[in-house]
Amino acid sequence: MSARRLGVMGGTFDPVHNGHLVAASEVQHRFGLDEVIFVPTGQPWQKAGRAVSRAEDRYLMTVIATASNPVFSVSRVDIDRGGQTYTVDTLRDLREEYPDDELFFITGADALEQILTWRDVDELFDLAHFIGVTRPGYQLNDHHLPEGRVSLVEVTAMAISSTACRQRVRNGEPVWYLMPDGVVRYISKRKLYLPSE
Ligand SMILES: Nc1ncnc2c1ncn2[C@@H]1O[C@H](COP(=O)(O)OP(=O)(O)OP(=O)(O)O)[C@@H](O)[C@H]1O
Ligand SMILES: O=C(O)c1ccc[n+]([C@@H]2O[C@H](COP(=O)([O-])O)[C@@H](O)[C@H]2O)c1
Repeated sequence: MSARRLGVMGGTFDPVHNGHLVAASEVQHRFGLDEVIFVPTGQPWQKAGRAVSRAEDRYLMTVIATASNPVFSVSRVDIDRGGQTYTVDTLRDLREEYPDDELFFITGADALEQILTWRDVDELFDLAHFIGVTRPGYQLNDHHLPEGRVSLVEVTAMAISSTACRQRVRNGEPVWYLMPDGVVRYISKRKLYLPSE
């Protein structure tokens, strides 16, 4: 079998929303990717200042959100490794699982801006090609990054963040149409993001 082109969409996904899904779908089409693997983090070390929802809830919401798309899948590598998540470990594990395939790591403009602060950043660019996507409110550029290792892509602007979604649920405001219906129902069923009593 010839090498497949695998997209890797890493995120905290607390919760997953349509901004993530549109970015992944458009990159999949643009780069002719065979599959996009969503990888919910274990503990995201750069979000240490706030409580992140249980990994199993974030994982299940990601499964629900991606289930209807035949080229989307979800990996547990970061959750099952446990502890803090570093993308270098994610990519090393996926390299081992898919030794013959080409990896494309997808990040929004905000994450790409911070990438030089990530662990073992030099190794990162050998493990995967990086694809930075536009995100409302952030500048997308690769001036600080190694030449030829990063592609920049404009995607449909979705002014949605997980922070805003959590805030809306806390305030009793609707989140319908900001994320797939099944994720809205899961949040309600599990009573996520409500003010603590
Ligand atoms: N609306 C969006 N458009 C494009 N990319 C996005 C969008 N939202 C998130 N991303 C990208 O998806 C990846 C995972 O994002 P993450 O799970 O942290 O969501 P978030 O909305 O940024 O969360 P939070 O508000 O909690 O920081 C990151 O690379 C991020 O840049
Ligand atoms: O490897 C790192 O040091 C690192 C630091 C911050 C973020 N990341 C990864 O970037 C992706 C988006 O992270 P976040 O925190 O914006 O949800 C996710 O896959 C994280 O594991 C990775």
